[in-house]
Amino acid sequence: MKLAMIGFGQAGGKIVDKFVEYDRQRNSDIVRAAVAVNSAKADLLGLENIPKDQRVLIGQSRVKGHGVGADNELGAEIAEEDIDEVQGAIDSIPVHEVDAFLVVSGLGGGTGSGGAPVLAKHLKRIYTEPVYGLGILPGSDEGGIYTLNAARSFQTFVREVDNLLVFDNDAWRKTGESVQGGYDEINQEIVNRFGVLFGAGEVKDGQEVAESVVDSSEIINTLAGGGVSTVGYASEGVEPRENKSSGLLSRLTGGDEPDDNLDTAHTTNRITSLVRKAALGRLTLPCEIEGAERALLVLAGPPEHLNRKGIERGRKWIEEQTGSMEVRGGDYPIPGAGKVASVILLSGVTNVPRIKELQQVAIEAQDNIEEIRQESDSNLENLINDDEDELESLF
Ligand SMILES: Nc1nc2c(ncn2[C@@H]2O[C@H](COP(=O)(O)OP(=O)(O)OP(=O)(O)O)[C@@H](O)[C@H]2O)c(=O)[nH]1
Repeated sequence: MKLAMIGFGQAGGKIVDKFVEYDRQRNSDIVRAAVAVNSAKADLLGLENIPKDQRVLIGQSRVKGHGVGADNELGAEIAEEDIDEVQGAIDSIPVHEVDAFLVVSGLGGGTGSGGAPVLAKHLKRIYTEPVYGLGILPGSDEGGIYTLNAARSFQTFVREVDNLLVFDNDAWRKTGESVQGGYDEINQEIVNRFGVLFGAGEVKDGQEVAESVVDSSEIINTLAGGGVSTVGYASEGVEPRENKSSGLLSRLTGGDEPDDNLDTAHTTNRITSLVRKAALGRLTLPCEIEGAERALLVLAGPPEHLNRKGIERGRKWIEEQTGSMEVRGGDYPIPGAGKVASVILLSGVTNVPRIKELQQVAIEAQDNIEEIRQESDSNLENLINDDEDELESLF
């Protein structure tokens, strides 16, 4: 699937930056265009892979390049005021070559939390391509304002996008380690999971790969209908090998020549076990998989380690577990890969404890809204008055 990715705020920018690197390293073709939008100049300067002319600084007249200090109402205001500047960068994207937009943002801060839903709404008004969000929930130790921002931003973002993919920092924090210290690993996890999912069927022109059965329309159909999505992942190292069952035909028939029987059974069992591990292990947003409206199973790896029987069994098992009648499945052959990975996209999930918790926070926050506003105002003052912090110009 070819995406135009827009990272809003610091987390969004860093994650899109990593996606560009992932795409380059694997010679895949997921990121057709990458844009970073921020109100903090330093965050834009810190990016490594997004082209400089695709980094947009907004709100300069209001916050002087210092960020909005977790004030997401201000984040939303400056996004609206400067939407033309963002559109200027998007204008250079060959939109006819992209399957969808992906707006990536941390929901706990100010710039991305407030701005990402504004941008999603704008994109939906202008383009016919689907607009998806990738929202990052804050760790529960980050403080009241972050949780409240996330609660509010989540509600708006999910309404403005065609589907909101969610990653919960809180569930991924390592014991004894603050989320702050663990972002590199967390971001790599995000990019690996969504990279395999969006990469299914996408290879650069001229690269020789057998036809994949997963294509972008299957991802789009799984995400259609809206709501919240989560992604499961599991992988196992394998030895790539040259053998006669590596052709497309034997993959499609399950490679059932007599002397392949043992191998086939082993491959099938590995696939079904990876499907279970992906669904029952840690999801990007932990939730009950029962009740998910739609799902997509992608098995990625060297073609000789994939077979239709395993994928079909895995798909059926997901049908039973979710109770959904709309479970798609397919393979993503990567010749020479050192592992087989199972990725499950669960779309339209409803039984999500973290979201219920956030909704509760939003309700309770109405009672101490003044206190929270003060926390955010003083954050902002500190940032803007910080005159020592002279930054070199961006371009
Ligand atoms: N996974 C991940 N989460 C991050 C990262 N950086 C920040 N976050 C999360 O995203 C939330 C928002 O932080 P930022 O992206 O820094 O905020 P911002 O949108 O730039 O807004 P302001 O800094 O308030 O102007 C935080 O509360 C964290 O939970 C990152 O690199 N990876």
